Amino acid sequence: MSGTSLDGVDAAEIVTDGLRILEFGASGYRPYSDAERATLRAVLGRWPGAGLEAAARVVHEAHADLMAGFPEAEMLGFHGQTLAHEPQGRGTHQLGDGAVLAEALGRPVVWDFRSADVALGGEGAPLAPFFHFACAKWIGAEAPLAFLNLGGVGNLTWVDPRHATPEAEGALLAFDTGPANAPINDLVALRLGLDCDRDGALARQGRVEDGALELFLDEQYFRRMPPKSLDRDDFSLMLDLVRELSDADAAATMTAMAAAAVMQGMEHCPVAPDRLLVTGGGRHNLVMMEMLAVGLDCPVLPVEAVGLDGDMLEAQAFAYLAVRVAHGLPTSCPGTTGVAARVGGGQISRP
Ligand SMILES: Nc1ncnc2c1ncn2[C@@H]1O[C@H](COP(=O)(O)OP(=O)(O)OP(=O)(O)O)[C@@H](O)[C@H]1O
Ligand SMILES: CC(=O)N[C@H]1[C@@H]2OC[C@@H](O2)[C@@H](O)[C@@H]1O[C@H](C)C(=O)O
Repeated sequence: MSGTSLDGVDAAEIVTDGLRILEFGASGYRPYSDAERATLRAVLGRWPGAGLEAAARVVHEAHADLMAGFPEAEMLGFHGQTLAHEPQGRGTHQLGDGAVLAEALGRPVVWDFRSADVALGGEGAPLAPFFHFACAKWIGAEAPLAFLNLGGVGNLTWVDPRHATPEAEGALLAFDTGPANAPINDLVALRLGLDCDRDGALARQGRVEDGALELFLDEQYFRRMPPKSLDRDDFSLMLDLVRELSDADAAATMTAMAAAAVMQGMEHCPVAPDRLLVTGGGRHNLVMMEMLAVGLDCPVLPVEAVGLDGDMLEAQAFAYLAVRVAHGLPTSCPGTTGVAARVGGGQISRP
């Protein structure tokens, strides 16, 4: 899995029959070098278009490097690097060719997870919800709960684990909440040359500018009913909204924006969840976590509280989805992507 933050590639092993999680295995991480990241950043949004070969090579090499350390994995799920995501426009495109990786590693690779869903009228994202359903079963949840991924973009999955399958009507509702870490990363990179606002230390020193926050929440996206999804840079207006603010106030305000988007999203839950389990890098941002805890009525906990690994959950999700694809099981449904009927996305390339 190579997410929207462009930090690197995560890999995680899972033992599954495509239904239940039987066992979690080893995991690993391969950061992109600065040069690799610059190559990828330069092609973000460039689809369709020529000149993607060098960037594709970066993706293939980084994944092949990392996966060579997992010789026992029988099959690989390969998400690729999202270059553009416009389900109602030019479609969704993840850079990287599973056939190249299958050849390099001598193992079957499941990839291109999103395009079938988009072709059938769905959002093509988020796709982790079917895995969140399996996680809810794995932790023995008996009442509705919610998972929140705070990556570059945020996404929320409401799960009713009393259903037998994720595709059952009423088992899942999922959507992207709004921007999460990506605009904060962009802000601190632009102004301070930093990767991220580590632990929310900068936001902690600042004051939230309510006017900017209100303008942000006025965005049309927040009036759309879910399922709905976003591209990394759909909210580039955020940098404009905080342009006049000090570094600390801008960070605090952007952090509040990400948290407010989640709180808005939580109002769509069909039944109040008994807890919000948070995964993704943003759970390390203590200010964002505190804002959520103060603003929501249910406990807000990192997924570690239930024995899951918040740094690897998305990589595990695409490993799990790969096995579902291999077994001909669906990977999305009306409640997760808004597609008219359940869809089994993904294609399999064999060496
Ligand atoms: N200690 C920390 N303090 C604050 N933020 C952090 C910390 N650690 C990670 N992050 C944030 O989390 C981001 C990485 O999160 P993650 O790996 O979940 O995103 P991603 O998978 O790339 O994105 P997406 O889920 O949108 O595809 C970093 O870019 C950074 O903004
Ligand atoms: C198009 C795309 O790559 N979307 C990502 C992105 O990052 C978070 C959010 O936006 C989510 O919708 C999705 O990733 C996760 C892994 C998903 O599909 O569940």
